[in-house]
Formats: sequence, C-alpha cells, structure tokens
Amino acid sequence: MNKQEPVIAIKNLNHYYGKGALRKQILFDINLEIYPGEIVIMTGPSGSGKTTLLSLIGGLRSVQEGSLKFLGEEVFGVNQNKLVQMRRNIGYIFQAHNLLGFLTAKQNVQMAVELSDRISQAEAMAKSEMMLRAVGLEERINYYPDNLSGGQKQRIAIARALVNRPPLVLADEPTAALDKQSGRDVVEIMQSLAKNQGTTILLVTHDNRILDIADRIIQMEDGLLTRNSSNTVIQS
Ligand SMILES: Nc1ncnc2c1ncn2[C@@H]1O[C@H](COP(=O)(O)OP(=O)(O)OP(=O)(O)O)[C@@H](O)[C@H]1O
Repeated sequence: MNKQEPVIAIKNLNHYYGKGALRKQILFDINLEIYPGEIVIMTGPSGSGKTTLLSLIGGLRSVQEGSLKFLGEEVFGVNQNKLVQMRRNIGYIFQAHNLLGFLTAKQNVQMAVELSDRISQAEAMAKSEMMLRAVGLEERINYYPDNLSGGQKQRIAIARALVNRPPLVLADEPTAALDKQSGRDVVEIMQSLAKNQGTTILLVTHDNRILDIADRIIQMEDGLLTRNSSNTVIQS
C-alpha cells in the first residue's frame, strides 16, 4: 500500500491562531502521510489540535507554514478558488450533520450530486437512491430529517459524503451524538462503503469503541503528533 502516491502528504506543518501578542501556536511540526484506501483514526484530548488539522487537510483553512499535498498537489499558497476545487474531491461528515431540514433524505443526497456533477436530474436521483439503499435507508428516502433518528440522519450524511465517490472522506466525531449500537452501525457502514470504493477515510473520535475499524491510529497531544502506528486492536 505504501508504494502508492499518498492522498495526503504533510511535511513540517505549523499552525497559529491569533495576531500579535495573542498569536499562539496550535500545531507543531506535523508530518503525516495517508494512503489510498486507508482508514485512519485520529484521537487525542480536547484542545490538542485535531479539528484544526482536519480543517487544514479539508481545505477549510489556509495552510500558514509547511507543506500539505492533496493528491500530489501542493495546497500551501493556493488561492480560495483552488481550495474550493479541492473540496469537491472530499466528502465531509460532521457531528452536527448539517442536513437541510426542508429537503428529504433523497433531496439532501441529490443536492451533493448536482453540485458536483453535470449529470441529468434523473441520474442524480438514481445515484442518490442507490446510496441511501447502501446505508440501509431505502424505506426512508422521502422522509425529512426531523422525522428520523440521530443514527438515521448520520447515515444520510454518510450517503451524501460518499455519493460522488470522493478519494477522501473526513469525519469529525461522527458517532458523538449516537447510542452505542447506532454508532457502531454508522462506522461499519462507512468502513464497508470505503473499502468497496477504495476511499480514504480520516476520522476524528473520542469513541474508543470504534478504534478497531482503523487501519492506523494517530494521536495528537498539545499540537504534536505523538502516535502514528498500525492498529493493533484485533479487527472484528
Ligand atoms: N478559531 C480559533 N481561534 C483561536 N483559537 C482557536 C480557534 N479554534 C481553536 N482554537 C484553539 O486551538 C486549540 C486546538 O483546538 P482544536 O479545536 O483544533 O482541538 P481539538 O483537539 O479538535 O479539540 P476537541 O476535541 O475539543 O474538539 C485549542 O486550544 C482551541 O482553544
């Protein structure tokens, strides 16, 4: 696997918040490579810099210092247009799943297809239905998010993130609001879809119960990457 070109290659990355006397370094000399098809889980205490690193990798913040390559292309120094283009190749799954309440499950997923592809509405609809079936929501495609459980909403968010088959999916605490079983279901769906599509997943979590789905676990502490090793948890 490591012979392939990395999806993400980070070298000597630093990041700061604030200006002047209030400027504070948050990330310190991060070095990290993530390869196609890998599932990487990032753990670490609150405030250690996980979300900051995830948002840099996701093109949601500009890189201030160091090198970050996405699919072989340098992200440091690029303009906002380039960042927007980069985001089209990334699926995002966040804790507050950001579904639009006035759209049904199917319309929420379909919107992501229509935004990124120049395909017909019929095709977009078919793709969305197929994806919602893949996450086990075939009975709920015409429901509005308000009438669905937390786990079901998170599954729509997964369908939306994966429907365009992006090379990279970023997930920030995708199970935080879910009970044990729903959390498990959600990550197993992500895992199997990712393995089928060859998608790379980087997932931030405090949830120790899902560590076994990772190929690799990395840990942040006080802005430093303190662990970067293959997962030794027995895979179920
Ligand atoms: N926009 C911001 N402006 C200033 N400081 C910030 C900003 N965002 C985060 N921070 C600070 O940067 C540090 C790292 O925050 P970050 O959200 O990356 O940590 P985290 O590991 O994701 O935490 P959590 O697990 O609680 O989400 C914290 O000390 C936080 O207070």
